[in-house]
Amino acid sequence: MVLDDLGSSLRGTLDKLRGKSRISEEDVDEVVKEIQRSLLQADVDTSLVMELSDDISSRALDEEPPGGTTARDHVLRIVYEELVDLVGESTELPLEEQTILLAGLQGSGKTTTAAKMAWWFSKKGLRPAVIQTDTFRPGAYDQAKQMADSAEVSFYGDPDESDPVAIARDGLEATSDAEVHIVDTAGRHALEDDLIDEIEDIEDAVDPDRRLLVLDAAIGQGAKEQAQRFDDAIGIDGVVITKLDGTAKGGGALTAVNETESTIAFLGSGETVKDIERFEPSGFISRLLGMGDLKQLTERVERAMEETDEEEEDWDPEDMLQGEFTLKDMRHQMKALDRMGPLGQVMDMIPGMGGNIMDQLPDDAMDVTQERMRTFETIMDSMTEGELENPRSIGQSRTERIARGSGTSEDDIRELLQQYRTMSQALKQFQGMGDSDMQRMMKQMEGGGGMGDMGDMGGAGPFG
Ligand SMILES: Nc1nc2c(ncn2[C@@H]2O[C@H](COP(=O)(O)OP(=O)(O)OP(=O)(O)O)[C@@H](O)[C@H]2O)c(=O)[nH]1
Repeated sequence: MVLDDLGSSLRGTLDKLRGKSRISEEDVDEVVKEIQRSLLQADVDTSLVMELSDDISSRALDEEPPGGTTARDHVLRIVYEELVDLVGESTELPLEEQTILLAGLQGSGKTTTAAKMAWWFSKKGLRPAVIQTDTFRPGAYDQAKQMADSAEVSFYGDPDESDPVAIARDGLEATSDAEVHIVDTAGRHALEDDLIDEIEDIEDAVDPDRRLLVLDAAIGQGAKEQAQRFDDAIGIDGVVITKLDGTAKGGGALTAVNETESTIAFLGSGETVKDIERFEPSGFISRLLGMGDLKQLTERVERAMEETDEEEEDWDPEDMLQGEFTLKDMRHQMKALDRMGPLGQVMDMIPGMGGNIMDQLPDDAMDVTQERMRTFETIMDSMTEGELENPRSIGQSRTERIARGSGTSEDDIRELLQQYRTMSQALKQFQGMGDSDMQRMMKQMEGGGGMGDMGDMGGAGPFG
């Protein structure tokens, strides 16, 4: 993830300010050096880094901390505000009928992004279509079609037509019942005139409402030139930064956005159609600094719950809250969690869970947990309805049978039952909570995600 170690290194430095009420020039220097190091390592443009660190230094020393604020929170707030300012606003993207044109170099992730965006719009309740005009790269048509299929959205392409402008025109007509048209274009290895000519022609024919530039996060400083050229040719309204899962850099892309006075529309962080999120500056920076991003998390949870509910119509959450918690409920919860995406990413979004807790875990710890969940699901598939509803009925002989049937070990079954008992007990406490306890807990959670409770950033949040 971009600027990955900024959060952890900064937390270390800021922790040294704990307990101080006044802040010295040396303190500020140390914080600013940490920020410079992380930003430069992540490929952020040097002059931008200097400008940012000057701003942070002078604000930290000149501004009077509001009453009751510790030195640490004062500095953290300034760092947060300056970083939010650096990444800028999110590209405006109303949820309405529109045509979006994607541009970018070869391999930057345009085709993948087209399908991801279509999926994203479909989840917002709009009918999207992907139009593939890449006649340059063999295989682009099949790839685009396959991805559009997995996003379950309309698709138009014509492998027998060699003129991208004709495909774009025909595509818009053929998918006229769609509300959002996403036009994917061909890339080239480098910025070449014929690429620019082609994109200008397509732009003319399509007359898009939005023109988005797709940039690979690993691009580094080259991003600036690309952004400039495409902006001159067709006018760029926003940028999609892809492959954030594969690099700790990404600063080049951030800089390009800043310097061309563009904005970021989406972030891509994986190869499936679901690995996309709308860029939100405050959430993005809070996550980076380890403050969690409850908004993103809530969205993902809601979506996962909706999808799982569609699949298991007989499952009623009311039953779970009213009465006995069964293995069926647990299976439902796990499926929902599984759909939210890589656990590591989900954890990053929970205040107190991202940052230092994640830092202490070995890299693959989260994958193992996900693997465990899959094993648990396989085991539960081998259980009878009666066993799922009444796990206490599972004694030694049933354990042996289930292990055989699911190809797992008896220890796996015992571990699952232990997990079930733990969850069941936790839920009992939850059920015993009065409304005011619940409100208090929600307040605490909100505080961890916002600026109001920055003292907890080090991991003492409700989950920490
Ligand atoms: N890990 C990761 N891989 C990605 C992401 N986005 C795209 N990719 C991969 O990057 C490669 C190139 O992506 P494409 O979508 O084909 O790129 P393109 O810009 O359409 O390429 P051209 O059509 O040749 O111009 C593919 O292997 C994708 O699976 C991402 O966010 N994360």
